[in-house]
Amino acid sequence: MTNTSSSGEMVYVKHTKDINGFPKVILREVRGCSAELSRACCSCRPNCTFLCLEFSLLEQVYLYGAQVTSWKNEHGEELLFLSSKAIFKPPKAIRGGIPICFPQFGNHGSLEQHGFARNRTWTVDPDPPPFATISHNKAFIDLILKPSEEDAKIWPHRYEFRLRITLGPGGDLMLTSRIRNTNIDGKSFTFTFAYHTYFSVTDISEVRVEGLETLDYLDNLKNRERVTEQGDAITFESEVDKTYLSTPTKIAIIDHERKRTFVLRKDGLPDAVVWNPWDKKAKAIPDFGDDEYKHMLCVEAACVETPITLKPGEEWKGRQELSAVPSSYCSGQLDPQVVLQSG
Ligand SMILES: O=P(O)(O)OC[C@H]1O[C@@H](O)[C@H](O)[C@@H](O)[C@@H]1O
Repeated sequence: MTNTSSSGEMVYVKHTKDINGFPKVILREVRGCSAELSRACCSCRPNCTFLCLEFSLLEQVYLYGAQVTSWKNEHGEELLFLSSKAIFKPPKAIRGGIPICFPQFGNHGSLEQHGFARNRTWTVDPDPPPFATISHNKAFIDLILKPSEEDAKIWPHRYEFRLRITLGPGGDLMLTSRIRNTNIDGKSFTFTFAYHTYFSVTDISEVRVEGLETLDYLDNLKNRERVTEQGDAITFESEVDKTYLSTPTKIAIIDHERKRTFVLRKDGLPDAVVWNPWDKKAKAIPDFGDDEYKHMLCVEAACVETPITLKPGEEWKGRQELSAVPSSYCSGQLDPQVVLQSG
């Protein structure tokens, strides 16, 4: 892929294909940061109604799961975990990157685990309503998901889910979701939600999360028992699956070995799920390598404990912003508390 068009202009948004022929969109910024989204390949699955429904609309773009699968910094270093066993086509969601959990997080309801948005075909939104965003961002894409007739059978509501994915000039990755109830039968609907971010870490046993200490959480490994976090450091030495409640708007994930700190900023998403399957569960997940748990940590900006209810015409907004800063935590130059407390 080239960074410039034939006229020498910077190309910020490029539609292309990966080595397996799966179409994807690359957002590129001037400093060389990039974010990739995968979309299901339309041409290789002729019998797939899911894809063929709109196959004749040749100029449409079909995005699988609206899923960011790669986020790189200016040195070309990958910041998100993507499993070597990830499957890029329906009905599986892609294992890694940032799956979108909607309209149900986890198995808290009657729908499939984590809802269906992560394994549906999204389209590029040609005419999104205005976003209150910083105008100098050029590397962004707007996607939209609306219910199909099949979806309406399992979740009988009409909605418009608009997602803007932006790569900021400094390399920050921003996702803004706007979900509107478009029911015409006067009915409200209720949903839970998460940005299921898989961070790439060098060695999970050298990772620390800051911002969640002393908070209450639901322990998903113990039937969602409510527990208060003890101690002053959240570190990892076994399987973890916790939904922290009423969390601050900033959380830091410190990769000591890499000397990198991820800062997750969020808005409209009070909860934060922390998940690592560890060795035993890793072996039981088909699209996940046996040892890959060592190199990932999910910290998920979410709204789980108190579901969101929208009346017809109402819209909800949930935003996540990720940045990766060189962490000089070990040398004391940059205390993550300073990162957390700064604007
Ligand atoms: O395998 P899935 O459906 O992608 O889910 C992975 C994990 O996602 C986490 O968000 C959940 O808290 C875990 O309970 C779950 O195991």
